[in-house]
Amino acid sequence: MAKKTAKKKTTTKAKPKAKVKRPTFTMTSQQKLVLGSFFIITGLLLFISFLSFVFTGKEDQSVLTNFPERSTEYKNWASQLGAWVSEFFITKGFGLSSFIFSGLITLSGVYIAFSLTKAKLRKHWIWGTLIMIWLSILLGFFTHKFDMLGGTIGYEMNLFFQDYIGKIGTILLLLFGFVTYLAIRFKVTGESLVNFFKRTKQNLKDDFKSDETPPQPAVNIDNSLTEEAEAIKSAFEVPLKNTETPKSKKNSKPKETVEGITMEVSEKPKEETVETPELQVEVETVEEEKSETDNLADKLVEDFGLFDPTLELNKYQFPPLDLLKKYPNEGISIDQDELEENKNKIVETLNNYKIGISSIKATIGPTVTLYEIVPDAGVRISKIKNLEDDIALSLAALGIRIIAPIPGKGTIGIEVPNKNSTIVSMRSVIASQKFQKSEMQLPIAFGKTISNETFVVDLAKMPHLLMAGATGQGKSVGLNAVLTSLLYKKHPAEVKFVLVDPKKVELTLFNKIERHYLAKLPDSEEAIITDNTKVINTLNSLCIEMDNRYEMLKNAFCRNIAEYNAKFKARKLNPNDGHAFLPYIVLVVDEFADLIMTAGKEVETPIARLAQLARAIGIHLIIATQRPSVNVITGIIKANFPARIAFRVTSKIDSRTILDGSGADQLIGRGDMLYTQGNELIRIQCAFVDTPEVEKITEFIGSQKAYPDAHLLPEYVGEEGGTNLDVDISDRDKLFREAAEIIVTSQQGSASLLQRKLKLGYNRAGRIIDQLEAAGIVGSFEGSKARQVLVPDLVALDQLLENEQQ
Ligand SMILES: Nc1ncnc2c1ncn2[C@@H]1O[C@H](COP(=O)(O)OP(=O)(O)OP(=O)(O)O)[C@@H](O)[C@H]1O
Repeated sequence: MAKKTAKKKTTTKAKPKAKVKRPTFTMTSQQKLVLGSFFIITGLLLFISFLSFVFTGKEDQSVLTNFPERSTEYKNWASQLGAWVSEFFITKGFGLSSFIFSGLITLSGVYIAFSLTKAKLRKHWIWGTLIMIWLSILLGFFTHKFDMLGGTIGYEMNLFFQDYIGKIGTILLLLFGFVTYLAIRFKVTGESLVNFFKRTKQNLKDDFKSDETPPQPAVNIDNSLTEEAEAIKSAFEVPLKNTETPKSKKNSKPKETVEGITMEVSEKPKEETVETPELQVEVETVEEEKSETDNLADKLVEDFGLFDPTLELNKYQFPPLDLLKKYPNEGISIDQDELEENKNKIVETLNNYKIGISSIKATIGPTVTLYEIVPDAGVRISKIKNLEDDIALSLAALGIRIIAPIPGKGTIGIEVPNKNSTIVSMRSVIASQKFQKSEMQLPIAFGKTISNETFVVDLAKMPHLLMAGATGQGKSVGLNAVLTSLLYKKHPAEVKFVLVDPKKVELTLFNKIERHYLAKLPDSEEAIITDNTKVINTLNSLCIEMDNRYEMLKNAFCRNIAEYNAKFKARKLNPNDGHAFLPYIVLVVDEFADLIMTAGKEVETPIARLAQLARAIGIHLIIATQRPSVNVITGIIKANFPARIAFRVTSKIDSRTILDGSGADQLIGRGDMLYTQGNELIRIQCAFVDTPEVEKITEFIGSQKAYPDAHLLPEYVGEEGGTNLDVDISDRDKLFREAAEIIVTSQQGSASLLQRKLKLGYNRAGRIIDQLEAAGIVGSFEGSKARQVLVPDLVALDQLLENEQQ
C-alpha cells in the first residue's frame, strides 16, 4: 500500500514537469539579419581598434589611466571606445591573440545573418578560444619585452606554468597542445606525418635531379595509401600544393611511387591503368544497310533538298508583335504598405488559431501575392489545412487560396489578391524568350505564374485540354490566347484549326483565316461550325481522319506524327502511295455543355474516341465549358483530358469536377486561372488579348496569299445515308467505279485497301465494299480473310458495268 502511494506520488510529481514547455525563441529572417549585422559591425570595430592599438596603444596609455572624459583626445582609430576595449583585451587580456576574438564575433554575425548551421559556429568558438589561450601563453614568453604580445593573462599563465614545470616544461606542454590540436582537428596520424616528411624529402631530392631520366611506367597505388595521402592532403593543404611536380617527374621514380609517396599519381591512377590493352573495348560501328527507297530518298534530298511543307505559301509572313497592344503599367509594382498590412493580417489570424510563424516570404505575381509561411516547429500542417476556410474568412478577402503544404517544400502558401492587379498582355508573353525560343511542337503562352514567369506549355504534350469557368471569367480570352500563340509560332502548313462555336460570336473573327488555318468538311460553306448536327459530322470526320492517319503511320513504320513528318520531309515516303505531310489539327469546342445537352452520346462517343487515340497522330482537342457539371464533363471525358484549366467557378462542387479539388471557387476572375496537368495546381494570370487585337492579327494573315480552299477533312456520310444504297445503281458511291478498278487490278477485296488508296474512312470504304458485293464484283464476307474478287481483269469489269446499264 505504502509503496503504491509512493509510486503514485512520484508519477503525479513527474507529470507537471513533463508538461512544462520551455519557451522557444525563434527569430524571423529579418531579426536574424539585424542581429547578424550588429555582430559583424562589432567584430569589425574590435578589429579596427585592435589594429590601431598596435600602433597607437603606447600613446593612449597615459590618457587611459585617467578617468574617461569627453574632451580627452585619443589616437586610436575608434577613439575612446577603441582605446578602452583594446586596453582591456590586449594589454589586460590575451595580447595579440585577441584578434581571434574579433574574428569570432564577425563570424558569428555572418552565421546569424545567413542562418547557417549553429553546430559549426560552436566548433569555431571552441577551437578559436583554445587557440587564443594557447597563443597568448606562447607569446607570454616574450611579453616582458613587448607587453602587448601575450597580454596580462598570457604572461601570468606562462609564469604560472614556468613556476611549476620550468621553461622547457612549458614549451613541451605547448607543443603537446599543438600536436593534440592537429590530431583532433585535422585527423593527423603518426603515419601520415612520416609520409609527409618522406614526401617532402623526396620532392627536394627530385628538384636537384636532372630531367634526363627516361620516363618509367606508372605504378598503381593501393587504396589505403591513397586514403592516407588524402588525410595528409587535408591537413597540409598548402605544402602539398606547393610541392606538386610535373607529370614527367612523377612517372620517373617508380620505386618511390610504390611506397605510396607520390600523391599526384593518386589523382588519376585509374586513367593510366585503363591504358592496358585488355581493358579497351573497341566498338565497331556497323553501318546500317540502306534499302532501295533510302537510296532513292537520299538522291532526291540531294537533288531537291528536304521537302518543305511551307513551299506553297513560302512568302507567308508571321504577324508582327506590333499588332498586339502594349499596356502602360504592366511591370509589377511593389506596394510595401500592402505587403506589410497583409503580412500582419496573416500573422495575427494564425496567432488567433495558436499557430506561430517562424518566417514568412512574399512572392509578388501580376494579380496575386503568395505568402509562403514556415510555421513554428511542432505545428502540424494538418491543423492549418483543417482551418483553411476559417483562415480565409478571417483574412476577409476574395480570392484567397491556401496551399498547405506547398508540394515539395513543406511550407504553407497563402495567396492573397493584390489591390492593384496588373494586366498581363499577350504581347509580353509572346515576346518572351521562353516562347520565342521554345522548341515545342505546339507552344502555348498562357500567361504568367505567381512568380511572374511566362508560362508556356506544349499542347502536343497535354495532349488535350479541358477549360471551364463561369461566365465572364475569361474563358473566351483564354481560347483566344491559345489560338494567338499558335498563330504566332506555326506556319499555315503546320497547323489547322477546327472551330466549333455554338454561340456564333466568339470565334467568328477567325473566318478571315479560313483558307490559311482552318479545316472543314468538304461540302460545308462556313469553316466555323455553329450548327450542332454539323458538329457530329465533323467529329466523325475527324475520327476518319484519325483512322486514315494511323493507317499512313503504320505503312510508314512510324510511331507518331513527328516521326512521320520527318520521314516525309526526308523524302522517304512516296506521295503516290498515299503519303502526305500531316499538319497538326486542333479542334476547339466552345460551349461544350450546349453540345452535350443537345447531342449527348452522339458527341461524347467520337470525342472520347479522339481523346483516347488522337495524340500520336497530331489531333488535339480543346474543350471549353461554362457549366462544369458531371453530366457535361463525364467520367470518360475527364479520364482522357489530364490537362485542365479552371477559371473562376461559382461552387466548390464545380471546382471539384474540373480539378478534382477545390481552388477554382476561390479565384478572383478576370483571367485568374488554375492549370493542372495531372499533378500540382499552378496559378496563372491568363494573358489578355482583346477582340480588336485578334481582329488585327486575322486581318493581317487573311490579307496574304492563301491556299485555294480551307483544309478539307474526309467526307463523312451520316448514318441516315441508308444501307439500301448498295442495291440501287444510281445511288452508288461517287467513287464506286474507281474503287472497283482498284479492287480488280490488285485482286484484293479488302476495305482497308480502299481506305488507303482513296483516302476514305472505314465506314465509307465498308459501304463501297458492300456495293461491290451487290454488283457481283467481290464475294461475300469471309471472316478475317479478304473477300474473293470475282472479276478477273479491267476488261471484264467494263463489260459487267456496261451490262448493268442496259
Ligand atoms: N486575362 C485577362 N486579363 C484581364 N481581364 C480579363 C482577362 N480575361 C478576361 N478579362 C475580362 O473579363 C471579361 C470577360 O472575359 P471573357 O469574355 O473571356 O469571359 P468568358 O468566360 O468567355 O465569358 P462567357 O462565357 O460569358 O463568354 C473580359 O471582357 C475582360 O474585361
